[in-house]
Amino acid sequence: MPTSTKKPFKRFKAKSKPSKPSGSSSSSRTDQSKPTRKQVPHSSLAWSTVKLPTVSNSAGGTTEEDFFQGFDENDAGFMGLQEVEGVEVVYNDDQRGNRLVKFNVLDQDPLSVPLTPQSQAKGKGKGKGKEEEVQDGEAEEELPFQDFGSDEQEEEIASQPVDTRGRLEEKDAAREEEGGNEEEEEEGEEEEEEGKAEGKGAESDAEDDGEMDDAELAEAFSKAKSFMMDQDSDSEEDDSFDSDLLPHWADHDLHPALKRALHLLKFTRPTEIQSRSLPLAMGTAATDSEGEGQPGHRVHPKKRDVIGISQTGSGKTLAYGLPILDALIKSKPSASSSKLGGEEDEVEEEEQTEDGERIPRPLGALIVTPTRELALQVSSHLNALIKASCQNAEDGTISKIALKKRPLIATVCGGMSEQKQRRLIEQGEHGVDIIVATPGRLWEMLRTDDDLALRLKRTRFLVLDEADRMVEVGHFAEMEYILNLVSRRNEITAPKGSRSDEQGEEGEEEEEEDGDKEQATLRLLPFSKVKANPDMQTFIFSATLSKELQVNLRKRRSKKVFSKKGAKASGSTLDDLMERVDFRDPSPKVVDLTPGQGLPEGLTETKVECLVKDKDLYLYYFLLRYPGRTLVFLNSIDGIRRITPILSNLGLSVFPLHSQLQQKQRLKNLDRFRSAKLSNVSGVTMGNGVSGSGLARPTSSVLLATDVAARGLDIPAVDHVVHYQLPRTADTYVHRSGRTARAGGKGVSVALVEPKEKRVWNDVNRALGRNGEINPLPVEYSFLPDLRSRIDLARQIDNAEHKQSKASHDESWLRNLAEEAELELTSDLDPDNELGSDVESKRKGNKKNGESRQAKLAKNKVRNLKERLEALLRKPMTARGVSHRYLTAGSREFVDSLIHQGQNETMIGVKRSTAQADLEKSNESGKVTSNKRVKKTKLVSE
Ligand SMILES: Nc1ncnc2c1ncn2[C@@H]1O[C@H](COP(=O)(O)OP(=O)(O)OP(=O)(O)O)[C@@H](O)[C@H]1O
Repeated sequence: MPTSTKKPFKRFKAKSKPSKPSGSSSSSRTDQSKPTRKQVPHSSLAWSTVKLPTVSNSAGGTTEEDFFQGFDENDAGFMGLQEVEGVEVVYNDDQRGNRLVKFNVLDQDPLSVPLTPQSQAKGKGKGKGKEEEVQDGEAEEELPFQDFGSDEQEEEIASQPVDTRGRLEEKDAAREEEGGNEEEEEEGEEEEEEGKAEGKGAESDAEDDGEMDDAELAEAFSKAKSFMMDQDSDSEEDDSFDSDLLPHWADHDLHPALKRALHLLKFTRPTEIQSRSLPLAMGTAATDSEGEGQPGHRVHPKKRDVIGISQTGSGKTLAYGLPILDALIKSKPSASSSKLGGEEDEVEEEEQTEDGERIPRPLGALIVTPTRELALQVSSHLNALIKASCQNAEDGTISKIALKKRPLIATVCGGMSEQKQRRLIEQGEHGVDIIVATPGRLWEMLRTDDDLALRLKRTRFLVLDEADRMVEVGHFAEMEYILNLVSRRNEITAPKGSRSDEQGEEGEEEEEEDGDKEQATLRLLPFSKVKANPDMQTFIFSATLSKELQVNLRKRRSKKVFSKKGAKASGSTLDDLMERVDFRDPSPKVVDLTPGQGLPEGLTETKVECLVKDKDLYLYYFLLRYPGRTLVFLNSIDGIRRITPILSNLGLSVFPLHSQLQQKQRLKNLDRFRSAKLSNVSGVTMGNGVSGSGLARPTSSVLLATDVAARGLDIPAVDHVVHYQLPRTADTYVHRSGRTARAGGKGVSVALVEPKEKRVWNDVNRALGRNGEINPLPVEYSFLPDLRSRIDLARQIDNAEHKQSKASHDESWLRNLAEEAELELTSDLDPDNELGSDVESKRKGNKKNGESRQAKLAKNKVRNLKERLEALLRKPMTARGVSHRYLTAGSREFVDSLIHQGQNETMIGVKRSTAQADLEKSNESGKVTSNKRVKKTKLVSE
């Protein structure tokens, strides 16, 4: 847990050591043999993104290599690693056992150090060096940190030797790759990369040691000039776009660069939620003057707060994202552009309190999402737009200069290195412009970062994406704190609850709370002097906000005093949370496009009523019958753990996703599911749903997930959603089902309903305002006995494997004990004794390589079971009435469809079709009323 912050505006522990100015351009080496190094802050180093391959060779492969091969470079920010060269990384532990990380660079020749331009300027301009010791997410003694100088850009660039400036360009290029953003990695990975940097340091130092001679200086000047000229012409080009190319967006006064991006991304027309929200959010709604003159104290009375409710997959991210990006791009170039852009007059003056205390620049936008994956996805979505806004339509190149003028986005969420996230939010001269965060990690960082808290307090935009889910996942306390921070009522208190997922024992919690109180008192000082932004716009979006809540929001009940007493800790409702939002708009605009339910139009729903013990069977049937990308929702992690190995033994590509997986693994699995290249081509199959030797690609990809994946995740081309267990609320049913049929596409949702879920099912239907029951899935029952045998074997294999690994674990434990006691095993645990096969091994006392009889038996059992299952999987399954020995004896239609590859790949006797098409047909025919009475509707031989 981080220690308390003792002074405002400062974050890093620092030690004083005499050192040279870090930016001097003419330092020379005094002792060639013994180069000395000095510490620098991590944020002053020029971290660059590690490039990932673009071409996918993985075909849904499962090795680490496959995963990275299959990585889409556009998503590099998703898990992008960072590296820096020429830096020595030193780890130490302090007295309290905290880990300290120091970044040391060569003292003699600062120009060999890959520092950021700002930090070079800082050292050069001020003539003072600073050494900092970065503690893993902790603060001890603190010093002001962001005091970079404002030297002339030309001078700054020219002052660097040619190769150093080259590195600057490399860094630009790296940023270009990332679309202006960098994402998070696991701490372990970061350390690994840092370790790499240490290894490379010596090499790099040796290369870069030379002084700058006159010729190099001249070249650097000339390059700097041409660099700036490029930049100028580039910015002019920035403002041009032929609006005729995008007629459907003509009503929306978006920055030309954004229109260019929309055009490039082929978003030819706004979705309905976008076309309805944009004029309100941007203040261009011609007839809307509702907010004007009211006591909202807004600078822009027409720019409304918006509560947007529309179906899943209807483009809500851009409904709030476009007004934000538009305002930030139009208001000024990104802070990070100021120096290299050569537009000194555009650099914002730093604000100060009356007492001369520095006030950090306000944040552009804070976007809060309930889950980590959603936060990463929103960042990625907005970054894609930003990147496209800098793309040349003709040659596809990205303009570095334009990119520097775009808002910078950072993601702040749990499960990833907090230290790196801190570094990311400090990007640019004044920090990033947009933060996309989950409440838990954001709250954690705010506790120790006053700069961040003050930036956030004056944010220009606040977005709550999937606000209703925040309450469900127990983020109330953190959300309450964040909302209080941006509220104009200055009653800042420390957050009451600690993070729901990191709660310790009761005693520990109390101790923490005391620490919080102390911290809150210290922090009141700067807060009281800085006013929250009276002009902040609030956007709240979801597919499911109750009607009552909307009414309440519209009416804006009399404002409650926001105090500790008033706040309920857990179990508080969304209504409670919303009351804590200090809307600047006296009457926020509600755009509700979900009169009935919030389910997408292209969604076809169906159900299978079955016994709980048959759910695996029907799931397997569905996966084989309808290959494609299927997202299966379960209510418990145990359920996922049970089913994953069974489906995997059956040869399906299956990936789990739940909160107990490491974040890195969650992202990996999501990415594998997302990027699996599926085959629709018929060929030689193993009869198991996965391609055989004749096919390069699997036909199905399955993600088994808890509701961590229910909201917001935009996974392209999900064909089916299966509710293996019904969710507890109708809202979650809507969100889960909405992972398919996105952006106007089609998809199928299947609910497996067991008898005891019947009541929940009826409740869901009622809540969704359905009159009648939805139609059941047509099932070809003659396949079920074969499928059942396969599943039984797959289960047995899983059990046998468990026993096998337990036996070998027990055995190695016993063996280790025996070895420690210097005893010789002569029982059946001694493999040599029992099998008499490896006398040599026994002579050498090398028992580690041997296996006990039990272990061998267990292994044999697994092998036998696997062979049996493989034989079953190879055997084609045929529908009733079809003989696979005498295939040609069937009807002509069947033979024709076989020849023309119109058959299902694994089920002989049924045509290859989609669930959507089959359901539409059965719905039309109206004959099918219950899956118990469904006959072989797809049997071609009949
Ligand atoms: N104007 C547009 N034209 C075409 N596609 C669009 C447009 N706007 C957004 N999209 C695409 O639609 C998909 C769904 O968008 P988004 O994730 O914002 O939906 P959502 O309404 O937030 O869904 P959910 O409620 O599930 O979070 C995305 O892939 C996005 O790129």
